[in-house]
Amino acid sequence: MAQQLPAAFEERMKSLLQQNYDRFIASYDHNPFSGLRVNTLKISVEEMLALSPWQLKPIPWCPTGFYTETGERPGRHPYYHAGLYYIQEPSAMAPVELLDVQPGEKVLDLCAAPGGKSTQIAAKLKGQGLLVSNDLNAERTKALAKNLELYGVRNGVVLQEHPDRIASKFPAFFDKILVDAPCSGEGMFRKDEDMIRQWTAESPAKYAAMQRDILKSAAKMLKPGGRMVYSTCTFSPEENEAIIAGFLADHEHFHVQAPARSELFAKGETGWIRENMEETSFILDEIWKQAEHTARLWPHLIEGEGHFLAVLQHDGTEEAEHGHLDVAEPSHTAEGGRLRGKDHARSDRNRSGGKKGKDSSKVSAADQTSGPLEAYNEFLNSHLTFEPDGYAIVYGQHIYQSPLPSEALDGLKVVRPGWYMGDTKNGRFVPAHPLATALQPHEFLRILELRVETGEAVRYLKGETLNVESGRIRCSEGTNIKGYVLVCIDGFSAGFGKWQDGFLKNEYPAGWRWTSV
Ligand SMILES: C[S@@+](CC[C@H](N)C(=O)[O-])C[C@H]1O[C@@H](n2cnc3c(N)ncnc32)[C@H](O)[C@@H]1O
Repeated sequence: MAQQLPAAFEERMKSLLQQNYDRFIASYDHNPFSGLRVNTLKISVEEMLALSPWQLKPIPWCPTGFYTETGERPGRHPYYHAGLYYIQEPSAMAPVELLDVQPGEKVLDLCAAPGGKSTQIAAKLKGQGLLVSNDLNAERTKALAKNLELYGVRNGVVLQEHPDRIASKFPAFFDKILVDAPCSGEGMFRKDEDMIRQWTAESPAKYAAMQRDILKSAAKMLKPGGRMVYSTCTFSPEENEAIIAGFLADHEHFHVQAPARSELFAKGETGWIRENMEETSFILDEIWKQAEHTARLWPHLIEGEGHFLAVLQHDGTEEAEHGHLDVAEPSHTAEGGRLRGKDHARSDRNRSGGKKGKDSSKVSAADQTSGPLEAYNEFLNSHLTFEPDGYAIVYGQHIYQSPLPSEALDGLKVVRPGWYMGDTKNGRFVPAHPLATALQPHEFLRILELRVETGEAVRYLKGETLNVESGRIRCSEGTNIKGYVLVCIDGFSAGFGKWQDGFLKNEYPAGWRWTSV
């Protein structure tokens, strides 16, 4: 590698790895590994393998993950714009696999931006239940929201909050929580030289203080019997096994569960901490034994950049107040459907605090209750083949379909309260891009197919107006051919267009467009 590793880092790694240090340091001569994870919300693994222009080699710890060859650029392909996969460092795919997310669960991803692991959780939820993705950094939550939208996530809420403030709203609420903590990033040195420049000998201690606080807040939000996974992309034991041992010492109802398929990972390193970190001397042997059941992905032992992870299982016995919020299940739609949404928009008028209250004030009370949702419902009825789940929420002129009732988010900084459906403009409803990306082709009444091989898909992604004969617009019987069309690339939704008289007006948003590099 071109950049020199910090001498203090090398010294620390020598004392941690001892006889394995030479193999570890030799791994820096290898190119970083890259991978993609198939978005099973849109395409099955088998279909992706058949469609892929690249050689895809399976990643052992993630059934939807595949290595890509150095020099290949799956991010520069129309399939990326159709949300068929997420580009992700292979070892970063391990933590969510061990979280064991099941469809219908309530899951929190507490440090989520830019969304690699959130999109993986969303795929496991299969559109059912709730995903709350949070990050403290405002800029990074924009990327997080965009990635969830590109991926076609319908049941996600994006927050930009301090973990403790979320804990005060959601005590003992979530079935599963991921804490992919901010860290000194030592596992990123091979891939990103900026991480080397930012690292100092004080970094591990600085991040360890943050990690302790974040994990403590996370524990308050887990249901008894629930599971948390703590992960980092760094090697320093202060940020890894020492955090877990300290957490176990303070939280008697948790234990570390050895990872499924533990043969794929190395065990946690506790000896170095016990020799070098005097402040941990109060921790009992029994806890250190548990901390060995954490897992390490070392770059000299696996094909990946490196990760640490711990599966923290709650034993289920703690007396705790259960979360009582009503998460939308498919049955809610059957019961209340769109009318229910109307009721919630009405209650939004009285909101205070957070983005929602501020934006809501721009819309008059009359607009909030009748106009926007009438136009919205009218659009859904005339364009969609199904009723979306959840609660309709009006934020200013934006309309979302949320897995949570609006009052559940009162007082929090909300970046996205749910699936962004569109805007109301002068009494009309204008669908938003994320509505399109999350639809399956059979869920919209007017479809246009574009193919990658003809070059038309890229022209659409560049924002060009296309000549399209009427015969190419597929619409169900009785549907007017003129109007909003769901544009699909090789069979997968990518955005909207508006068809009229042989032309497709391009609705692909400017900020998402294909740019030539
Ligand atoms: C390792 S990154 C997360 C990567 C992400 N999980 C993914 O897979 O794409 C850690 C994140 O934690 C965020 N962060 C830092 N301090 C935080 C805090 N106190 N609460 C929540 N998030 C925080 C950072 O902004 C950063 O985006």
